[in-house]
Amino acid sequence: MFEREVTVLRLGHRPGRDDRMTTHVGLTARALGADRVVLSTDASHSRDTITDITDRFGGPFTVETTDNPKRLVSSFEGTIAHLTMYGLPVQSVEDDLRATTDPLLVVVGAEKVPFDVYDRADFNVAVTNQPHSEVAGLAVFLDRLFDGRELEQEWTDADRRVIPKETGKKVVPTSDAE
Ligand SMILES: C[S@@+](CC[C@H](N)C(=O)[O-])C[C@H]1O[C@@H](n2cnc3c(N)ncnc32)[C@H](O)[C@@H]1O
Repeated sequence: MFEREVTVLRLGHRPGRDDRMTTHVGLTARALGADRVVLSTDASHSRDTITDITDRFGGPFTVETTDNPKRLVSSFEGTIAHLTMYGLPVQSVEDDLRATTDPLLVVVGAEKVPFDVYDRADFNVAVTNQPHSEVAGLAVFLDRLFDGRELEQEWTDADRRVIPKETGKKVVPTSDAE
């Protein structure tokens, strides 16, 4: 979306229990400026929902699945930021994170994250050192990374568009939106 490619990896997925969270990780990645989300192969329900939202509300955004997320982490050519409550405060590393334009992989967990990921990550980043949610952590992280510019992004290939209103809801086909 912006000058560097940003991929979000949802590491781990417990079918049933994690369906909504995994879907919301993908929707948050899309809405807040990432280019791509990679989910576990068994998160097909989340993949389908995120793809459907992208088809209706626009992109560019890609949803992929993998049966080997560890390989994606170990072979990734670029910078890796792993979101964890045990990391360094986002406000202390955001300038360093923005210092290069190489591809960025943002890793968020579901259950316990293997220590290899902490080791491989170039940045272990905390959005406060308090336990909360991967969705909240990802949202604040992306907003800091893009410094708010993601709020102004343009969407392509949407078949509908929301017209902002003070009250009520207005959604129009994109051909009528301009
Ligand atoms: C709900 S937590 C569960 C973590 C798991 N219990 C563990 O021990 O690793 C799931 C994910 O949310 C994210 N997360 C939770 N709190 C965070 C924080 N304060 N800062 C950054 N990310 C956070 C992390 O990516 C974490 O892997």
